[in-house]
This record gives sequence, structure tokens and C-alpha cells, in this order.
Amino acid sequence: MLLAAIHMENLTKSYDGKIIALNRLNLDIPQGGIFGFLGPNGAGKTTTVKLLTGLLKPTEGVCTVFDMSPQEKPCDVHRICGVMTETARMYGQMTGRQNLQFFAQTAGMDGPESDQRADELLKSLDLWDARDRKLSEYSTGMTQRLSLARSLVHRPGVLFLDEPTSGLDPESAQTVNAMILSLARNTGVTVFLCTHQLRYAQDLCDGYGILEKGNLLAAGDLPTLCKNIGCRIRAEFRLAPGQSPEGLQKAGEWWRTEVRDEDEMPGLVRKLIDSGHDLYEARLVKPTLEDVYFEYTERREVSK
Ligand SMILES: Nc1ncnc2c1ncn2[C@@H]1O[C@H](COP(=O)(O)OP(=O)(O)OP(=O)(O)O)[C@@H](O)[C@H]1O
Repeated sequence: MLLAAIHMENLTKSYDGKIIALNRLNLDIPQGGIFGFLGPNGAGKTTTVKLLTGLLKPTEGVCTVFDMSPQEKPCDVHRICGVMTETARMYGQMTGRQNLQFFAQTAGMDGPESDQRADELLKSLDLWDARDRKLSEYSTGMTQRLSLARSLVHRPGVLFLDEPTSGLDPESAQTVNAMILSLARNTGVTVFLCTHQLRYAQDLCDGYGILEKGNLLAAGDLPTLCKNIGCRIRAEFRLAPGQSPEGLQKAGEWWRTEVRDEDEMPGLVRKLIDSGHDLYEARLVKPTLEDVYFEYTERREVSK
């Protein structure tokens, strides 16, 4: 069996001995995956990242990053992890380039190597033109991209990202997304991405965990999450005006029905045509991550 890059077993954290911020979390994240950790404010996402990066100790349970405990081997874990959070500090009076050179040298690179690494990152995150400006003069989006560059300076194998595109304009968000995808696909970096932005997560992630009030409601890829909660695909048809096909429901100018999978579509199209309908358009509408997420969280509300 492949070694999970991140492993959590009964991982539990209570800050005050009463409120459980994280409740018996069991999760394995494979190497090279982009894992979207989803949940509302206060769900326990940041707590999980802090446990995985050794900033907190679990109340119960264990976690490992490439088989190393962040609590027992914090230095080893930090060497292979990059962390980008809103609170990651850099130096306002230094330029973007000087900040990256500094952090590269802190990670053990010599002068020329750190210059090269800083320049490489500044170019790939569209910060090259701003390289000699002080960080204190950067916009929020530029600061955020520099913060991502900082987390990547030592070429980590695991990257923890907390809302990496929340303050970014669409162009900058695209640059950051492309960088994250390329890191995972081309260099096998494992990405653990905390976010509330479900559309953004669906574009990027290949696996998800849905966390609510410290409890993991579900985990898996989108088809698995859909199947487990019973979210169906919809087959929809646009017909000539005035036609009413049997067994389909009307929604606006479309007629629709739920199907188990897309293999049912050709049969439905044939049936409509054979029964004399004029078919203008046919489409399959798959549940989005947003649909699935709300299905899980709403069912949980109902079952309380
Ligand atoms: N230092 C702390 N002391 C006490 N309680 C804390 C502390 N840090 C977090 N908590 C509580 O733990 C729970 C989980 O918080 P956490 O910050 O992990 O959530 P989150 O999912 O990251 O939220 P957000 O999306 O707002 O960043 C919340 O109820 C929070 O109030």
C-alpha cells in the first residue's frame, strides 16, 4: 500500500478541556493529491493544520506527515512542509526579493542559490516587476502571492494553504491556482487546502473532507461524495414548444429527470425521438461540490 503523505487517526483537540475543536478525525491523504478541507468558520480547519504542523499537541489521537509525528519531530516536519496562512509573517521594510532571499537562506541555501530561488518564485507568481518594492507597499493580493512564494522557498513536499486566493483578483487567483496545480501534478507535492470557496475547490481539488463543528461529515472524491449522499445526475431536454413528454418534469423551458449514471442518457434520447418529440437540446447536469456540500450539512442539521 502507498504511504499516505498525511495520516490522522482519532485526532482530537480541545483547547479548554470542554469544547472539542476537533473530534476523532480519521483521514489519509495520498501523496501528490490536492485535498480540499471544507467547512464553515470555526469548523476546526486551522486547528487541524496547526496539529499537522506541530504548532499544537493533540488532546487525543495521532497524526503524521510522511510517517513523522509533527509533535515528536517538529524540525524534520518543518523541513518538508510549507505553510501559507493569513498570519504568516514577513518583513515589511524589506523588498519582496529580500524577503524571499532571507527565508531561502534561513532554510539553508547559500547566497547565489537563494537569489536564484527567489527570482524563480517572483517570476512564476507574477511579482517580478514588484521585486524591489518594499513589502509594506504591496497590495493585499501581492502580499498573499509573496506569502505563497515564501511557503515554497525550500521546495516543500507538503503544502498547507489556508484560503490562498481569498483576497485575490481573478487574474491573480488564476496564477495561484495554476501554480498549485503544477506543483501537485508535475512535482508530486501534496496540497492540503482549507477553504470555504466551494467553486474554487472544485476546480482544483481531487479529494475533499467536509468538516463541521470538529466532526468530519464525509471524505472522498466528488463522485464518491455524491454517491454516498444520494445526489443524482439530472438528464435535461429542450423540446419543441407545446410538447409534454411522459415521465419528465418541467423546469423552465427544460424537461428533466434524475438518472443513476450517464449511460441512461442515450436510451432517454431514443425514447423521446421514437415517441415523436422534436429534441432541440439534451444535457447532463452533474451535482457540483456546492450541491453535495449543502446536502451533507443540511442533512446533518435535520438529523440533529
Ligand atoms: N486558541 C484557542 N483557544 C480556544 N478556542 C480556540 C482557539 N483556537 C480556536 N478555537 C476554537 O476552536 C474551534 C475551531 O477553530 P478553527 O480556527 O480551527 O476553525 P476554522 O475552521 O479554521 O475556522 P475559520 O474558517 O474561521 O478559519 C472554534 O470553535 C474556535 O473558537
